[in-house]
Amino acid sequence: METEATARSESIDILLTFDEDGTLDYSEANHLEPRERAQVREYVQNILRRRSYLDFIINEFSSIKVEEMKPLLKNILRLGLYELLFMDGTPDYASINEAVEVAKYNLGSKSGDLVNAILRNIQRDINNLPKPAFKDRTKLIATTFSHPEWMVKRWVKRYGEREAFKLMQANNTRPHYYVRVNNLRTKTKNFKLRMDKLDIPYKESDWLPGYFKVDSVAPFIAKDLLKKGICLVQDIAAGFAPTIVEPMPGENIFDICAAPGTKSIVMADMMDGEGSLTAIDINPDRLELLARSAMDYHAENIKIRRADARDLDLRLADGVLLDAPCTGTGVLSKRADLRWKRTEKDLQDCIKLQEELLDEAANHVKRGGRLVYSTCSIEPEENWDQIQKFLDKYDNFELEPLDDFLPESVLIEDGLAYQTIPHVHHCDGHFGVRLIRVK
Ligand SMILES: C[S@@+](CC[C@H](N)C(=O)[O-])C[C@H]1O[C@@H](n2cnc3c(N)ncnc32)[C@H](O)[C@@H]1O
Repeated sequence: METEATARSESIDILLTFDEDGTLDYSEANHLEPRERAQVREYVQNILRRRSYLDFIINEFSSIKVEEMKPLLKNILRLGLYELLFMDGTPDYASINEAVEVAKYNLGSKSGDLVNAILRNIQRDINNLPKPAFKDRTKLIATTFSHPEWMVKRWVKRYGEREAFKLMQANNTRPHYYVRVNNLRTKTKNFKLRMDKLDIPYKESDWLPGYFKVDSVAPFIAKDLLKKGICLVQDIAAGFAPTIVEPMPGENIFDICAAPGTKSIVMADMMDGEGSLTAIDINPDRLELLARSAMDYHAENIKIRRADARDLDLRLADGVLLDAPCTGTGVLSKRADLRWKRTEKDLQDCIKLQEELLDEAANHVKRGGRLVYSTCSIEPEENWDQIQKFLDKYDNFELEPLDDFLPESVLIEDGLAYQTIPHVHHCDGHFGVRLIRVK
C-alpha cells in the first residue's frame, strides 16, 4: 500500500507537469525503487491513453467541469477514476480514500469532499456508466477512444471507421517490446542462454536476426543488461531502417538525425565496429545520451557531432540514414503523451523540416551510395508523399526494392517502401525507403 501511495503521488506530479508545460519527465520518480518507478510509468501512460474518456465520466458526475478544475484536482480525479475503472487488485474503497487524502492534503478539505462525492457516485453507478453520445461523430469517437479530433478525422477518412477503431484500440493497449542483442558485447547464442538462466521469457523474431519479443523490459533493467550494453530496447520495426542502410565494416556512414542513438548502435554493430559512423543531431541533451550509449555498447567507431542537418559540413558517405523528426503517430501506444502534444500544425512543420533535411542528405551520398529515409509516423504526407516529392526534384536517385531485406507483409508500393501499422503488424508504426544515388 505504501508503494502504491508513493507511485500515485509521483504519477499525479508528472501528469501535472505534463498538463502545465507538455513535458513528460519521469526523472521526478528516479528516487523510487524500480518496482515503484515501473508503476509510475504504468499509471501515467494508462491515464494518458484514456484521458478524454476519464474526463468525460468525471464531467458526467461533477458540477464543476473538468476544464474549469485546478490542474491538480483534475489529475487526482483522473488517477482515482482510472483505478476504479481499469485496475484490478486495488479495492475501490482504497482508491477513493487515497484520492480523497491526497486532495485534502494538497488542496484542503473542500476539495477532499468534492473528490469523495464524485468518485463515490461513479462507484455506485459503475455497472451502468453513461456512454459518450455526442451528435458530432468525430467528437464521440475521439472521446470514446481518447484521441485528439484531428487524428480521428484523418484516420477515419483514410481507413474507414472500423479500421480506425482498431488502430486506436491498439494505441490504447500496452505495447509489445523487443530487445536486440548487441554483438559488439556478446553473441546471440550466449544472450539466449543468459535470458534462459534469468528466467526471462522471449520469442525470437523471424523478421530480423537478433531481435526478441519480450513481455517487459523491467528484468533487463533490473539485471543491468542495458547498462552493460548486452542488448538494447528497440522495436522490431525500428530495426528496419538500419537493416536497409546495410552498413558494412570499413564503410563511411552518416546518421544525420541520430540521437538518442539506438539505430546508430545497431549500425555500429552491423559494421563490426570497423569504419566510420558519424552520428549527428541538433539536440545536445539527446547527444549526451548517444555518447553514453556508444560507451556502454562498445560502439567505438561512432563519432558524435552536434549540427543542424539542414546545413552539413561533411563530404560524401557510402550510406546516409535520415531517421527524420516526425509526428510519431506510429508510436502512440509507447508514447501516449504524443497524442495530446501533437497538433495539425506540427504535422505541417514536420513535413517542411523533413523536406529540408532530405535536400541536404541528398548532397552527402556518393554515387552508388544509399540514402535511407525513415519515420515513426503513419501519415502519408510524412512518408510516401514526401518521397514522391523528393523523386520529382532529384533524377539522380532511384528507389530500390526491399524484398531482399524485409518480410513481404510490411512492404507497400510494390515493395519499394515499408510501412507498419500497429493494429495490423502488432508493432510500432514505421515507414522507410532505400534510395540509391545513380548518377
Ligand atoms: C526520430 S528522432 C531520431 C531517433 C534516432 N535515430 C534513434 O534511433 O535513436 C529525430 C531526431 O532528429 C533531431 N533533429 C531535429 N531537427 C534536426 C536538425 N535540424 N538537425 C539535426 N537533427 C535534428 C532531433 O533532435 C531527434 O533527436
